[in-house]
Amino acid sequence: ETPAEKFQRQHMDTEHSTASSSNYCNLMMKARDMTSGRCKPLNTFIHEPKSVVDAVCHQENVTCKNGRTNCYKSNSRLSITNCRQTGASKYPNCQYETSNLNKQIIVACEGQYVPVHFDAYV
Ligand SMILES: Nc1ncnc2c1ncn2[C@@H]1O[C@H](C(=O)NS(=O)(=O)C[C@H]2[C@@H](O)[C@H](n3ccc(=O)[nH]c3=O)O[C@@H]2CO)[C@@H](O)[C@H]1O
Repeated sequence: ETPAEKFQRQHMDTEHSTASSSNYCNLMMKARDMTSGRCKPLNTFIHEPKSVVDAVCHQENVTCKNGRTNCYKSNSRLSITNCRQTGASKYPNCQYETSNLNKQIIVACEGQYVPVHFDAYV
């Protein structure tokens, strides 16, 4: 898969406007293949149309956490769900806390100016 496809698999959920239940992350982290080999500790899903998320690549240019300069912060707050692995979670039974938030997001963009990495929310 390309970096853009990987971003969509890991971070885009246009099917729901928010996390449907407290079990959302337990189901979605597995469904989107982030619990094989290890439990991915932290992952954010964005509940916005692809066009809205792609547009972020043309918004405020900011420095990424790793110092690269190809990150962009959304002008507006977006509907996101943060999945954080719980303390009790042990591979292969990955368990997550589900949090619905409305936050500006910061993504890294490349190529045809599409998101390839989720940097943070603010
Ligand atoms: N500037 C760039 N430009 C282009 N590419 C860049 C750039 N930077 C990295 N990549 C690439 O991205 C890939 C990748 O997986 N990076 S990752 O840091 O591990 C992703 C984080 C994120 O998935 C998740 N997280 C984190 C916080 C949060 O709120 N929400 C949330 O979901 O946790 C992960 C670990 O933090 C890797 O191939 C790297 O080379």
